[in-house]
Amino acid sequence: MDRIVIEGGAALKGTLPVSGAKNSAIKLMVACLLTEQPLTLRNMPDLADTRFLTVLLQRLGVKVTREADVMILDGHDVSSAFAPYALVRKMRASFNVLGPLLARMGHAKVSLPGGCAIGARPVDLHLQALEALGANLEMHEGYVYATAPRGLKGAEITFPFVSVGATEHALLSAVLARGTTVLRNAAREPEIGDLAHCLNAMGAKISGIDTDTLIIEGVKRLSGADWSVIPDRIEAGTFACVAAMTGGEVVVDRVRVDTLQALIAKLREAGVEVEEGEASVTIRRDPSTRLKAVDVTTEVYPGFPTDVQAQFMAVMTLAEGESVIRETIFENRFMHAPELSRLGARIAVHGGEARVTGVEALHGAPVMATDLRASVSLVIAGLAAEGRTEISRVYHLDRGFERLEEKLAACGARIWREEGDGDGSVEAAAE
Ligand SMILES: CC(=O)N[C@H]1[C@@H](OP(=O)(O)OP(=O)(O)OC[C@H]2O[C@@H](n3ccc(=O)[nH]c3=O)[C@H](O)[C@@H]2O)O[C@H](CO)[C@@H](O)[C@@H]1O
Ligand SMILES: C=C(OP(=O)(O)O)C(=O)O
Repeated sequence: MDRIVIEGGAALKGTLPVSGAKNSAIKLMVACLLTEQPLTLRNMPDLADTRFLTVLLQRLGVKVTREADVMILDGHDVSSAFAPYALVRKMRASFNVLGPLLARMGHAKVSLPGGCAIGARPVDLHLQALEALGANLEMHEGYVYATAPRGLKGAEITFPFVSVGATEHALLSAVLARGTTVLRNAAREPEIGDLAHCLNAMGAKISGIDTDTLIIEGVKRLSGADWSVIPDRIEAGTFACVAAMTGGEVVVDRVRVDTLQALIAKLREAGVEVEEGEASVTIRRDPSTRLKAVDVTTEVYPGFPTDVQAQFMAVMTLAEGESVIRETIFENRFMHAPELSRLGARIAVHGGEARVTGVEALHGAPVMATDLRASVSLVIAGLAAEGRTEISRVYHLDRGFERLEEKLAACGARIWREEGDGDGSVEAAAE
């Protein structure tokens, strides 16, 4: 298994280019099941997750070609409605094939999903939404068996709380339903807006985009489209945290600045200089000064993202004072805390609250990645730690960060990958 090795202590200088958003790309890929025409996706990140989903979609009969950052998905010959455990357990978004397969084929058998182990992560809201749209659902041995012999029909759905995945799944399912669907208390994450705009480019009729009420007038069929994935706000936020932590001057480039506001406000509060450009943010910090501790509470968009909580915690380990970090989205998303402590961080976790008492220095150590964003928080801490940090289980990192070591090394970070034994191919890991 590969590991990442870091010799910490270098202040960064240069430009960090941001790739297309993982959490948008993998939902957009699923949209290809809704049309017999090719869907062209540009600015596609090349990640373990996009590769896993490619394997699953190919298994369903989609032809997928990729050249550089352009992916073409041709769902003309989709013939299977079976999404097996081996492929769905690897990533959460693959569960979203259920609704589109039902809409297209009238039936589907899809394994319950996996994804980062950051909480129980049930799919009850997804299933309730599908039932409201007229699906018959049964569960056996870890699989959802779904039928909708007469197709799906529009419905009024009010989510009891905000769920990104359930909103997207309902959206993907409702576009081809008969009649109008209204989704209330819908999530407003930018990736949902990206999906909705792409579906509209394919001929869907969705209004209320970027609000908490989505109105979907079902259409009979969708066509192909040519769509460019929005920039990854989580990768951008991660890079901003890297620069805040190491000091120096870094331009985080090819971003949507409006999607980064909650993090930018917190970085400024901590004493980081953030200059907003049209499609970039410049992060500056004199490495000889200390950051100030600030408190953070994760919230649904436009609040502070849970997917940047681990990275921000890493930054706070060296800040002056005590920072209280509250995680409100997932019940078990502090697994990075004990690993950060191996580097000398002082963190006390009680339930959904972590108290970080800033220390003057971190010291390199062997650590283990436990989930995607936790793994990059260890990279951030390692870049600022004195000495050598070795991070194992970096397959978590590869789910969501494209060429991370390469991008950081180009700005002066001393970071590299050491390849381990074994066949790490996507196909092998999926078996
Ligand atoms: C692939 C993808 O886009 N993943 C993102 C997505 O995850 P995901 O779509 O899984 O996150 P949700 O917004 O659905 O989850 C929010 C909360 O609702 C709970 N819940 C969710 C669905 C359900 O049917 N029942 C239920 O109880 C979850 O356990 C969690 O506690 O949004 C999260 C919140 O921004 C991000 O951290 C993930 O990176
Ligand atoms: C938690 C994440 O992904 P997933 O929902 O696929 O586990 C993430 O992207 O941080």
